[in-house]
Amino acid sequence: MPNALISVTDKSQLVEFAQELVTLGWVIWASGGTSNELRKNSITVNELSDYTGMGEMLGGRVKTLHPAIYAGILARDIHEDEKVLANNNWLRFDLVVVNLYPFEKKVQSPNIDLSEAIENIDIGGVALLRAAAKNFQRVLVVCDPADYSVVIDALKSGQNTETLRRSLAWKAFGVTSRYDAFIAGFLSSGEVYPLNLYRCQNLRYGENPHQQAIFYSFSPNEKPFDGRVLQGKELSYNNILDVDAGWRVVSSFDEPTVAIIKHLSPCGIASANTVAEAYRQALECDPVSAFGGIVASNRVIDETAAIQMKDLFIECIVSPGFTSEAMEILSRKKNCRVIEIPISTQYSNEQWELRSVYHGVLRQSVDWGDPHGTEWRVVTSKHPDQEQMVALKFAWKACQHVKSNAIVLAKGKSTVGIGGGQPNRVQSVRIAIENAGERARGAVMASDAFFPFPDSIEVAAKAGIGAIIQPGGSVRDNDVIRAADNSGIAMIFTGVRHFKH
Ligand SMILES: NC(=O)c1ncn([C@@H]2O[C@H](COP(=O)(O)O)[C@@H](O)[C@H]2O)c1NC=O
Repeated sequence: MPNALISVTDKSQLVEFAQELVTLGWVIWASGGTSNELRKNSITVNELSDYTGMGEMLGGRVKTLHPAIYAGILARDIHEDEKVLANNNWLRFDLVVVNLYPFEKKVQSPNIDLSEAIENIDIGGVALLRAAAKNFQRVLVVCDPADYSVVIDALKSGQNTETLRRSLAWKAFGVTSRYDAFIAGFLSSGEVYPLNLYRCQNLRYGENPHQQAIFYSFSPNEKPFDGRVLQGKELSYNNILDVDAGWRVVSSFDEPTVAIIKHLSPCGIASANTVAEAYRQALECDPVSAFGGIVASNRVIDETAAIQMKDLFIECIVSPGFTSEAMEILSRKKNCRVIEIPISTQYSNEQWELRSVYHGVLRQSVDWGDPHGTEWRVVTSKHPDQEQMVALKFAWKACQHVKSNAIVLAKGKSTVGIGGGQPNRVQSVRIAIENAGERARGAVMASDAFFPFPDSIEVAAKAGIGAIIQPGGSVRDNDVIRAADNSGIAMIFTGVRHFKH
């Protein structure tokens, strides 16, 4: 009968998995806590310490580190190895199931002391995983409860498990290498940064056809964005960048919001009671640039919204869901990729993002908006009225998603003019105003960083801008405030900058 060795800290799904193994005729051998859990649930299990004749010692630092175990895992299907097992009366293990002490999670809790952190460094489990993964030509190694069902299905089917054994082996090596890199990072206080990347999709090419490209994700077997392409060709390199940008915009708004993105720049953002209305307003901001863009929504796209989208050439539509009526309409847009991406509630300023530069990688926490406790200050003699306040709040958030120097003009909860990516701020103001046309009159204006000179305010005043929101902090703030006062413009300083390079 085949032997399975199980030693797990995360005991979720353990009992069901072990029960299936027993039903399939496997004999189970487990370390102390794992045995107890199985026995408590009436699963027949043998203690590894009874097998080795050595009890666990040093407070669990030595549990499974024994030649009788390692020989049983590492023995090959060759006569010499079988003889060693037979001469010593040692078992042969065909399945090794291990998950490790949760070092990463433990050291994230505040005030963890060094000795507690050290006790959470798994030694035996890592060795078991590496041994079993090394001998993947014979042994199945399972390091993640998410793989239990795949293993059971494979065993039930009686098919050759060669491909599965190999993929479980590289997954196990991925886990142990990340685990060790994380320990190195912790002990070195950040000198080492653990990073495991898993190929999620080969891309046809990069930004341009002569460039090669691959999309990697942070966990194995992940689909792009953890989502589903419901229709259309695979995502391209540029689509992935734009989808990411669109998704970040709509994820930062609570109300139903639509963003239209082109070449990483929003060309329209709007919030409304319905997706259809938000889309209509977002498109109205700059219908020329929207051609060939991507549309992101933070709510399910229904029939009414889909009908509105049917005439525009759109590369991708992204949303947490689509009604079947909407899919029916969008299916006629043959070249449009339709992607479902679950909405996440976990966005926080503590998340990290990485960006590659020549010879290195930059790491920073994500800018998900003003830090908690940010206080805005009206700095002009005129105060924004209620209507302007709504538009200023919206414009300020929208502006954070536009490349610096970023200027957003808004009316209500809709952008009417966007100017971004310019090396001087007054040029972004001019572009936003030109883009808005007559709609600039009575609109509000947001700027991602301070105005270094009063020129932008003078240009805005001429266009009829009624209120401005910006971080403040320039040496010429007084000149800027005076320019606003002279033109009867209300101005808010947020004290927070949102550069986006
Ligand atoms: N020291 C050892 O020999 C050893 N062997 C296995 N472990 C770990 O002990 C845990 C399971 O222990 P238990 O079955 O007692 O709950 C697993 O996370 C496993 O990775 C060990 N613990 C740490 O190194």
